[in-house]
Amino acid sequence: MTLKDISNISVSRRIDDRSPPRKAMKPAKVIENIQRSRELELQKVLEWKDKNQQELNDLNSELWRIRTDLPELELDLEKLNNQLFELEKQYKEKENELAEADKRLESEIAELKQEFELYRCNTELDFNRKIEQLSTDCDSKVQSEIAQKQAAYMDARRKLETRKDELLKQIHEEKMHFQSENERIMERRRVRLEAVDREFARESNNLELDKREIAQAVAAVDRKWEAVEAEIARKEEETQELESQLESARLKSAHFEEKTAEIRQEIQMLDTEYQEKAQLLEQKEQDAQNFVSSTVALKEQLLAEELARRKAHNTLQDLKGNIRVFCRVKPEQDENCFKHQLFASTDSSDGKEQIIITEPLLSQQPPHTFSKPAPKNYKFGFDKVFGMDSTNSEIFDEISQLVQSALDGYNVCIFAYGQTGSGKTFTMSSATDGIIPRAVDLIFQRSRSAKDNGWEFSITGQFLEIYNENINDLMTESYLRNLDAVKHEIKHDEATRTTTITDMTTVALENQEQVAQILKSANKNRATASTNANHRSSRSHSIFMIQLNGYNAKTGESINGKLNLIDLAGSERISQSMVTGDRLKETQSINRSLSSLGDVITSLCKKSQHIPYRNSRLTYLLQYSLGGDSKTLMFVNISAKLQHFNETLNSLRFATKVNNTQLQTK
Ligand SMILES: Nc1ncnc2c1ncn2[C@@H]1O[C@H](COP(=O)(O)OP(=O)(O)OP(=O)(O)O)[C@@H](O)[C@H]1O
Repeated sequence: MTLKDISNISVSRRIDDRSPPRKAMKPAKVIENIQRSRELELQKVLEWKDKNQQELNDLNSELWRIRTDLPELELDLEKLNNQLFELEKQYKEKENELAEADKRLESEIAELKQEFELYRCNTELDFNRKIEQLSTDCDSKVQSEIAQKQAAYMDARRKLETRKDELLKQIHEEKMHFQSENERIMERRRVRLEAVDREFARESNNLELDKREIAQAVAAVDRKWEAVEAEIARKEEETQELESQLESARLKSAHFEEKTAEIRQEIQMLDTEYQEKAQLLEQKEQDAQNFVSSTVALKEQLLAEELARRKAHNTLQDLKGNIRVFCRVKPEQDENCFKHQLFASTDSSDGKEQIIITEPLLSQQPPHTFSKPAPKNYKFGFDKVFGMDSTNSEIFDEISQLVQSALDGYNVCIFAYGQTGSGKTFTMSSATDGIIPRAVDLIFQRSRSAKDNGWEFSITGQFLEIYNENINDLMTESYLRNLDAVKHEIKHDEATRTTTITDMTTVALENQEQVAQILKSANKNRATASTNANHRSSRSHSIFMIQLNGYNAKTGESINGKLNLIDLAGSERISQSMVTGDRLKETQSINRSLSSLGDVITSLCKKSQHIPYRNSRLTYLLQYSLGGDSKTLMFVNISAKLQHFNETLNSLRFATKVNNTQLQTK
């Protein structure tokens, strides 16, 4: 995570600060994220540093190992040098020995040659001397013998001759002997020479072998030396390499140290920055905590205020009256209308708005009267009077407070009363802006925003009609089949003051489209069920019942409110003599239920002991929504058409009775 990311988080945090605290990222989470990213970054840097340190350690240990091995290698080298020196010494000694042996051999050969020469000379000299001696002896003897003993000479000569022969023979023998001796000597010499040669050859051979061995040893030593030299060169190279590695490692180490220093500096800076950020975050956290606690306090205050608001709202509703009546005049296209005037409440002491309708002269004029009668005005006061130009939106603005009361846990009834065609359904069920769709929409909105205060609402709806005192389910698909046939029972639970209707379809209301669809299909069903003489929607009461069950998990509070939106049957009085059969029964049923509604409301206003809820299905059904702390609003829808004057007057009278206020002026 970069500082930019952190600042982005801070920015998003600042932006989030404006959002509701429940949706904003918690500051502790932000701090935790930043711390985690910081720790990851720091972890990465430390890992990188450790890795570099590991490499440096490896290189140092390699260098240390080389440095440790170097003396051993130097010792090896010295040993090899000593060996070489020893071998060289031996070689020189052997060479000297060989030279001496050569010399000795040469001197021996020379001596032998000399001896032989001497021996030969001596032998020759001896021989020559002997020969000479013998010759001399012979000559003298011969001479003397010749001279003296001529006779004997002959003899002697013979003798000499013999002697000579003998001598010659002897010489010959001697010579032979000498020759054999010479030969023997020569043989001996040869043998000796051969022996010497052999010895020489052997010695030479030995020497040669020695020399070869020495040469081989020298070669081996040379090789070893070369190997040693190569090893030394390799080691030197290695040393150089290692030195260069050491140098680069040193450089690397220096670089790493520089880098480490830089990183340390950076870490320090980051640390400082982190400290600053942490402080800032602490501050922010503190702020956030303050914010959270102030939010909690605000929420508590809000809840208290919500309670106060509910009370105040209810008090206001109570002050306005738990039973209120609004009057609405339907706009008419044609101008055939009786006069009616609306007055705001400024001049009225009871705070009511007024409507004055003026009776058309035609209907006032009694027979046989010749003077022009004064127009007869009927003045009625209601909580609100809406003229022809009023819109559904304006109407809803006034009643939205009652929807809030239902959300606050009160039972609320909103009735639309009036003659057929006076605008009850228009006011109550118009597709987009009628009270029912608008109320449902407002309930959805308020229930959604109430979630902020811990409220969860379940919103369910039932839609039914009461026709001839029979209840029909307007939400069921088998409406037409079950029409007026299935008996739906109304059951009250006194303990919980709740009402249930048997076999009634209950739908979870989810959106406005769904409600529009419900209204549409109910209208379609009722239109199909109508006959020419019997417009079912006009002749029956329709009740849209919205059940609001809220639970606040924070406070444990629960709320059960009910909003009943009732479109009453047309209130026109048809002379009973004019109708018979079903129409009569229908009319009687409507009149009974409408008058019992009036009676119930009047009794409630009078705070009577007995409230006649049981007099009609309608009032019995709405028992817990009429009276007590429940709120009731009745719209009296009127038409200003001339022909509707009497019905309008009746409606206004009925409504006034309900409102417990009747003003009549001339
Ligand atoms: N305030 C109004 N503005 C415009 N049109 C209206 C208004 N009130 C009623 N209407 C029209 O008058 C006609 C009759 O109205 P509506 O059906 O609401 O009367 P109703 O009282 O419900 O009659 P019923 O008792 O027969 O149901 C309708 O066409 C309706 O659109």
